[in-house]
Amino acid sequence: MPEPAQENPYPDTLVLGEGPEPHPQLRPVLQLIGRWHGRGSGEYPTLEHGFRYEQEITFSHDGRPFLRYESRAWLIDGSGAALRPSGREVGWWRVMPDASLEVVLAHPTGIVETYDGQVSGAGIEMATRSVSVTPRAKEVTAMRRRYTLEGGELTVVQEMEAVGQPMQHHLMARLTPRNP
Ligand code: HEM
Repeated sequence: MPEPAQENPYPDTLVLGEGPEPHPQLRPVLQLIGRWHGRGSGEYPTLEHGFRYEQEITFSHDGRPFLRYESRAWLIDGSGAALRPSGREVGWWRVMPDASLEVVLAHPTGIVETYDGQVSGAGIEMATRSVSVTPRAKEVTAMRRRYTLEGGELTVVQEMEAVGQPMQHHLMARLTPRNP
């Protein structure tokens, strides 16, 4: 006899005040929980042109001291019309009692990053401890990210050491909350 179907008793939530109580260790990152949306631009010396993109990020939790993270981005033209899907990543942000962070991210392009980070005031800084790539992935050797929350706006800046280039700017986006 199959077991009766049961709802998962431990759902994730994107909304503060709904679902499980956030774990007290999440206090320094509570304001991130939810859905963010906005625009950014990017460049890298190996690329002939810079590019513009739109990005959606979600942070949710299930009551334990980590966030579930997902980001999707798509390229846009000068008028804001969607051109094609671009960077996508999913992962976990573990928040330690001293407000340090351990982050694991996986990309559909065959890249897995682990980060060491720290929350301080309105900002989160993180740098890779390791980057692993599958045999046919692009060569990425290190990344740095800064997330800054000010005046209700989340700014995301990413620097990258990849394809033989030294660490330098790749991406910058400004996001605002979007209702789930
Ligand atoms: C918002 C997220 C991102 C967007 C919109 C984005 C966009 C782009 C674009 C448009 C290119 C040019 C190639 C192409 O047209 O696809 C590119 C190249 C590249 N990106 Fe990103 N990217 C993002 C995140 C990342 C991340 C997180 C990494 C590393 C983990 C990364 C690593 C690279 C690499 C290695 C290249 C190739 C450079 C080369 O071969 O010349 N990107 N990116």
